[in-house]
Amino acid sequence: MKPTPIRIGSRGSQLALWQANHISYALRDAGYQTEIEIIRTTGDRMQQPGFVPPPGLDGKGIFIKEIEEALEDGRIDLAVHSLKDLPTQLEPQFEIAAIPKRADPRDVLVCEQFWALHTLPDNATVGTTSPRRRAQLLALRPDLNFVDVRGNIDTRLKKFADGKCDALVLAAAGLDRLNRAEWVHQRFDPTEVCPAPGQGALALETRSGSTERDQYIRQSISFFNHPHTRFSVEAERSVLDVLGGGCQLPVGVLCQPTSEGYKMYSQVVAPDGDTMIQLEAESTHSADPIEFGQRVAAHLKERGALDLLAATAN
Ligand SMILES: NCc1[nH]cc(CCC(=O)O)c1CC(=O)O
Repeated sequence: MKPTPIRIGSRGSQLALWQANHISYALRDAGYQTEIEIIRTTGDRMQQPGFVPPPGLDGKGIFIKEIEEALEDGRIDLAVHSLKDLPTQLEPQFEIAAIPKRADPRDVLVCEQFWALHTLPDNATVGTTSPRRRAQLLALRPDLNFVDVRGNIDTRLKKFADGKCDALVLAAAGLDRLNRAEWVHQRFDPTEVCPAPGQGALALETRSGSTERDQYIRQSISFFNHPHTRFSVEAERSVLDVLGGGCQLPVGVLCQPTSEGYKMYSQVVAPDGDTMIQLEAESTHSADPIEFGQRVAAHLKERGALDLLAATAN
């Protein structure tokens, strides 16, 4: 008997749907039938005007709760996420069964007419809500001001085009995927603006169970796995895990393959950009990614990372 189609769950945003379709087409090319189910999450509702947060909402995993419920109920078999939006620890009934090859992990500046960060006018206004990006930009340009620019990528580009800010910082991967790369004026080096752990990578989340269906799904997506990407993002997430963070912490980490092994770039920044701890480290091919991340996190701690992060919480 032919197995039923692989049901893929996705948020309804442009970028999420691009990512789900990207996985869906590759599965079809490999001979599987697929369906996509759009799932509305708390995080999506939060972006609507007039949203009232329910009691107890802590901001962690707001883009995945409803999707994991659908996975657990068997309404979907597979969830496609931006890896950087996933918490570092999943509940035991779920797992990241495949991590495909990563896209460009860098952050970029959209700044039509001003060319680059260094040529923005004095006291220019940058549209970003991310505490990490704000702190990193202040470290480079203490005169900058910020405005909240939320919503999907086209909404942000429209607010920028309407003059709500002089520049935007976004992930390269999102703009590249949606064919908006012509908006990019500068791709930041990881020693300038170090990206969020996992940025540019996708995570294919499944049930971790041992039913025939669960095993069949994990088997059918295993060809997506890209070992260099998995090593890199596991190392990056291990740093974040030790520092106790989610996407709200001003921590940037990027691990990249080199000819000898892997190189990790990291930054922990005070919210006002005044102090920045910056560290680079290398490992061999045969190293354990979790241990590599723990070693980097230990060095960051020795240099005072936890004090900086404690200042962020207040
Ligand atoms: N936090 C939202 C989010 N989640 C993933 C991406 C971009 C795609 C990626 O990093 O894989 C974005 C937008 C952005 O940060 O500009």
